[in-house]
Amino acid sequence: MSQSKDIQFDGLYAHELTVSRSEQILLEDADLHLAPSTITYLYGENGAGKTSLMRCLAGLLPSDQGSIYWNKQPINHPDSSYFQDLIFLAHSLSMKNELTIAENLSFYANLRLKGGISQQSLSKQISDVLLELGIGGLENRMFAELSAGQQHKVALARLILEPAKIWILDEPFVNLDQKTRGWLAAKTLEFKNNGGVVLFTSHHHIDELPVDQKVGVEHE
Ligand SMILES: Nc1ncnc2c1ncn2[C@@H]1O[C@H](COP(=O)(O)OP(=O)(O)OP(=O)(O)O)[C@@H](O)[C@H]1O
Repeated sequence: MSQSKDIQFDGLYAHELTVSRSEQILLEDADLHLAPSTITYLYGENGAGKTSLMRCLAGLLPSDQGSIYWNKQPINHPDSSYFQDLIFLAHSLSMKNELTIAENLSFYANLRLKGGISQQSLSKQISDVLLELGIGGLENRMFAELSAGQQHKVALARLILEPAKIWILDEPFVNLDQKTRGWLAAKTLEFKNNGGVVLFTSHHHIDELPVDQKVGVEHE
């Protein structure tokens, strides 16, 4: 990642990004700007490279070339708050099967809040958000024992429990019932209206969620 030049863009800015997998170039010299208070919809066919781009923006996959800036600073700069500000919800959900729902959510919340909340308050917040999501009372169930949709809801609870400034969401609407789709769309809009940056993928149009920008990743 190159050192900071005169970057003018707030939010997330990727400059001349080249991303490849298995020697296949998915994205070449691409510029992408995700401004504060915007929702960006990332679209493309299966295998086009959406997840790869998101993983790259989340710092999990190295780019071949290019630079990524968060509020004008390279994301891997020691002073950057990027990884503290980012929630990346991967398609895989990144939850431990052998932990309960409450344990999984507490683990992530404690990482980000760094002890800034009492465990009692956190437990209450977890119960409240699970209730909101229609899975109230399942706090002590093992993650592995839930349905696909219920597991997905647990991952979404992170968006409420953890303060963040940017959400990168890989297919966040998949497996959700209509009520929860509406809930997620409303929370996403609220986050955007509070200055948040949102990037999400979906294979289906989400009627409930107006977007500010559409970005396509396409096969050659
Ligand atoms: N772990 C991996 N190792 C090697 N190649 C990979 C890996 N993951 C994905 N790829 C390849 O990278 C390309 C892009 O995959 P990616 O998952 O980014 O696409 P996508 O647009 O998210 O697809 P989908 O809509 O099916 O989720 C594909 O050709 C895929 O085979």
